[in-house]
Amino acid sequence: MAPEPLSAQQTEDALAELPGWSVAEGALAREYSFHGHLPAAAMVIHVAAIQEELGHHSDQLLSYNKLGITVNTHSVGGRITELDVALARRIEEIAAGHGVR
Ligand SMILES: C[C@H](O)[C@H](O)[C@H]1CNC2=NC(N)=NC(=O)C2=N1
Repeated sequence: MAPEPLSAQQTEDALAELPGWSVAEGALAREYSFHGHLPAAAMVIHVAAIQEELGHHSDQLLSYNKLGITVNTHSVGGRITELDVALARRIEEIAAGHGVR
């Protein structure tokens, strides 16, 4: 069954629990900074593994020491759903372990 898009209030409540995340162009978004390229690249792979586990996938934009992550739910026309929030929470859980600055 397709997930329901979150209301504006539900999105705001979710963001309150996700410091550093915002809504950008209709997606949940966050940029992480690292101490170099390899830690940033390692984070990409770790996020990819979580995404395969959840069956839900963000767009990850890797640059030298930064990783931009945006996620919305394609199956409901690119709206934000609980699936996006769940992925963002999981990403937050691993970020410190990757030496995010
Ligand atoms: C079949 C598979 O579970 C779906 O195509 C999943 C894959 N990953 C996905 N990721 C995102 N962000 N939105 C989706 O609707 C989506 N659908």
